[in-house]
Amino acid sequence: MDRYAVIYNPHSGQNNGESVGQKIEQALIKNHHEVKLMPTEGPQDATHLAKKAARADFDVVVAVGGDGTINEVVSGLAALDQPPYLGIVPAGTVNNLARVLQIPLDIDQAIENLQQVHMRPLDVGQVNDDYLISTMTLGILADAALNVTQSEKQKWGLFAFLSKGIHALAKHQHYPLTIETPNRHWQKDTQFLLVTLTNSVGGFTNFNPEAKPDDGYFHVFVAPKMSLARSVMFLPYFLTGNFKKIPGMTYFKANEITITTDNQERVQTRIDGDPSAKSPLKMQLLERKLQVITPAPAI
Ligand SMILES: Nc1ncnc2c1ncn2[C@@H]1O[C@H](COP(=O)(O)OP(=O)(O)OP(=O)(O)O)[C@@H](O)[C@H]1O
Repeated sequence: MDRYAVIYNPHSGQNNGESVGQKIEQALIKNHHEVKLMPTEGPQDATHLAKKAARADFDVVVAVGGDGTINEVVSGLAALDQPPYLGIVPAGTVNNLARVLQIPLDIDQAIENLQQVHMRPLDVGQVNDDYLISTMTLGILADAALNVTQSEKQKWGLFAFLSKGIHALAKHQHYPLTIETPNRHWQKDTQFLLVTLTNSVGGFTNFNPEAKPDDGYFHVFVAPKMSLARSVMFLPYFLTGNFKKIPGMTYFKANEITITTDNQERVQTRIDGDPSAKSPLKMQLLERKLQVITPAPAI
């Protein structure tokens, strides 16, 4: 028998976290597992609940929600010496990380997946005092995402981000940055910077096929300054995963990065969908990876 702590966000996705939590509880009890349901009461609560579950020696901590909820659960586990296994039941809007890890988006199948034995290592990044599991954006992509309300996201999904993104591009804002890795140094005036740990951003999969969720690198794109017309012209590259082909785009990978906003200009950043740390951003990959329950690869 395994002991599962199930942390669910009642307000992620279509507000069905509670019914999904109950479904998980029934299925696990039926198979003679011990289950504790832990609903969140607000933002950041999932981090405290995950720490509490680890202290109580649960074998598996399940995050029920989207990348925001998974991020908060991981934030409670990442610093532990012997963290419990991470389970994911996708109940968010976009479910970017679940897609990357090929966790079924169907709830019943995702619950089945929780009860099998295949584990996969998952990189966790640290940005100042925050943790990162999926994507960090800075500049107009972060501004655009900040202007998407939860109800617009529920109604329009990815298209809500696209339309706000085009609005943000039209403002033609740009940000002077200094970017440093142990080996290199860049001075860039950019419209946006994007850091990803996986091959998918906002549900656009195959975005960067080279990036794997356990390869030990941040994959960094620094966009050139572009007119709105050029940005719209290159939108298909973004959507089809050919981001690197956009003329003037800088791409590199590193496991340690410092990003400083020149002139102390206020720049929005978002980490896994939530507003976050301010300049300078000191980023590093944690040495210890988490183990996440995923379907076994097809032979
Ligand atoms: N009880 C709660 N009430 C209100 N907000 C909450 C609560 N619990 C968590 N949150 C916040 O809700 C935010 C969104 O959650 P989450 O990312 O899981 O769903 P989503 O945005 O619908 O999905 P996705 O990230 O897949 O698009 C989280 O960042 C979290 O801080």
